[in-house]
Amino acid sequence: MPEPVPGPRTLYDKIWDNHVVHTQEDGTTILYIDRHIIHEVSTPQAFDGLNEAGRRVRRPESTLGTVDHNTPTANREKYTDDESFINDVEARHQVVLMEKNCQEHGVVYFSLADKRQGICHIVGPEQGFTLPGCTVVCGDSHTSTHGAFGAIAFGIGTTEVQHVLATQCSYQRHSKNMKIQIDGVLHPYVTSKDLILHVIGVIGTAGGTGHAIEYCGSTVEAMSMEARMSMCNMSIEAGARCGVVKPDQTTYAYIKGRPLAPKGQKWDEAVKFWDSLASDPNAKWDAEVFIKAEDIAPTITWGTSPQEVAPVTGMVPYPANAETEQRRKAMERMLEYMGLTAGTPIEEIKVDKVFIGSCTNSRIEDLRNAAAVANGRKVAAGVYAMVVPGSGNIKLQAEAEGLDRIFKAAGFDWREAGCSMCLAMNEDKLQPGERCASTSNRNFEGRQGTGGRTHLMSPAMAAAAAVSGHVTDVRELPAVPQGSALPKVEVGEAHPFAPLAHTFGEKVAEAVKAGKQVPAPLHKHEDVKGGIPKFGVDGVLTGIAAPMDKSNVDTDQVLPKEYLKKISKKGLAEGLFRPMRFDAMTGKEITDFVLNKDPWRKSQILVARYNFGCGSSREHAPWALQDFGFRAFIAESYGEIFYNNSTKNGLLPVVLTKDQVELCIQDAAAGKEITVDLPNQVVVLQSGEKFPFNVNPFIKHCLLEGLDDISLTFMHLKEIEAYEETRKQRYPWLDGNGYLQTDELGRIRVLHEGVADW
Ligand SMILES: CC(C)[C@H](C(=O)O)[C@@H](O)C(=O)O
Ligand code: SF4
Repeated sequence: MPEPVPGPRTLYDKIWDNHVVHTQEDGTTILYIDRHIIHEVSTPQAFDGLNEAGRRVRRPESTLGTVDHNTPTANREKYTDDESFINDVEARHQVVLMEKNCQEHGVVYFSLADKRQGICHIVGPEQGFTLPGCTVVCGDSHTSTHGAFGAIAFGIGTTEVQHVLATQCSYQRHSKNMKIQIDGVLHPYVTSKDLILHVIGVIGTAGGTGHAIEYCGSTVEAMSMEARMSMCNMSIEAGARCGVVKPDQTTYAYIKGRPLAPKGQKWDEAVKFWDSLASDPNAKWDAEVFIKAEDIAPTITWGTSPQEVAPVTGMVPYPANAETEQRRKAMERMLEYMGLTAGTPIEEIKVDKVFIGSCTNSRIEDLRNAAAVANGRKVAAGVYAMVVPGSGNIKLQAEAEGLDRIFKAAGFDWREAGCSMCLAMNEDKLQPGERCASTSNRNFEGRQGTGGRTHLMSPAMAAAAAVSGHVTDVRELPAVPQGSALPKVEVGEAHPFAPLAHTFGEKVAEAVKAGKQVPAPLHKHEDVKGGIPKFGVDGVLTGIAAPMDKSNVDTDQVLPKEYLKKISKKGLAEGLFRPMRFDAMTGKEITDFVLNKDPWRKSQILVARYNFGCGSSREHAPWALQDFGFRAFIAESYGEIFYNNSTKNGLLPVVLTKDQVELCIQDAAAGKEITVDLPNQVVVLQSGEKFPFNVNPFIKHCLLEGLDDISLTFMHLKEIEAYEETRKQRYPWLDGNGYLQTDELGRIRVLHEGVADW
């Protein structure tokens, strides 16, 4: 392990330095990953790749599997198996495959029969799997949630999931440091959700691009762990690689006693180390933002991007006041989609559905906040409201506290754990034109169902909307009438954390006991060669470029959720830009969409404005672009996960300036060919005009040579092993705190609540 860099460092820098296995000359780093959480949507192709290459999961005990995106939220009392419980064939297939893959690779898996099952970002912290000072990854963009513990936690794509499974490492580049300091006391009923929406409104969805955000200040210090998680969760909506909060007594109190948390002497050693994790007072920041807590009102979104926020006391903004023509058009488009008129008071926006759930706001405190509003009130006529706890354990806890009775008495639907209507991959969906008050994190077009309209807000605000039938300032909600027909439910005692009733992941346990099917971990092997397509002809690509005159094109737009159920990388072109390309009713091409016209049907290059590919980590988006025929993109900036996912598949995202992009868009719109010359790092227009661009040398090398990372990483196997040895000495609590533990003989032992049970 290299010695830490001298000089003042941020918390992010310190954790980074502690995980460096190898740094190349260009700064590309092989970073060791302590915790890997996996779910059914972003892993099938990763396990396929692993199996095809004869590779194994390097550290099953550092990997935790759950199912969440596809799972039904219907009552599970009658659940017997996935086959009979999940109606959707593709969803069922992914869930069944997840269990099979976990079983074959010896990874602990929380099935639908297991009370510990839930949303990946809820489950990791709940189990004590997420710890301060760690690196945490998951094939999911909201991995930033785990940064609340003082961890470097970021989302990765499926190819990277495969890489981490095989090597326990990830290729990364050090991010810039951004400090967001929030001081003061939040007004009553104003939560960390309002705060983070407010912050995104201030810095924009691309404001954090290239940065790791540290949230600090007295407001953050006073927050509970759950509030910190909701805030860090949405760092990705601010474009950041990750969000981090310094660990403190609040953090330790949350972790202590959880099943996978260190125990006894290891706990003491861990806390001693965690106490050292803070940014140095004179640390250098690349960007700083200061926010006053008092300035924040309950905040909601009015548009189709998380940055389009307004205080509940405000009104829908006027496009006429936009600073640029492009912005005016974008606002008009959003208002049209959202069915809103400029100047409408926010509180007059009526809702059809209410969704309380998602990895942002489905923890016990969120449910308590919503229940406090619902208690003694009734869901407004014509409104359907659902509560989806983040995990089976949260559901149990809420039931022990009586929150379910409050919700049910008020007319809310009380569901089982999962992602549910956050992205509507299961049956929980908005119908076209329906409007939803949602505690989730993304309000993209069609996010909660084709044609659905989403307003993001806090759980208390969503509950207030449910009982009023329109967006309502929760602070002004009329008191529950005396002698209400709905007597207030007495809330039971709050538990410090979920009761953790569960059925153990029996199948893995049994397989391990029987010595069957479970591979030896940490094995040394001759690695097999993989590869990606080489870029262009000798690195040069000349082709038709499709203009996409838009900013913030998110990966939900690139490839809608329906296609995430596919377990192959091929054939996804069909879903590319689906709602823009095909009429939903007739299935026919929409004639004026650029890719439905000649010569752009044969486009190999796509030109867009800024923040192309933001949002979800779905690697299905670049796979779909590739399947259509695209090989390169030109834009002012990209979502970082999308950028990485593209390069891992042989696609080249080029960054140019605003003016250069403008000229490329003009040429593209005129049907002219554009040349992307990777060896010379230059974009050439037909006029001969040249725009040089930067590309990381390692990425360039891989694209030109068609190299896949895993083979390259295995060239550093000795360094990985040396790192693991040092880690064992320095951070002993990180080894063997999984439900699976490797003993001295390389056998996997099953741990139950921290104790080996065989
Ligand atoms: C399915 C998954 C890859 C995706 C993500 O990365 O965010 C999902 O969780 C989402 O919220 O869109
Ligand atoms: S954002 Fe929604 S879909 Fe994505 S992990 Fe969180 S709850 Fe699941």
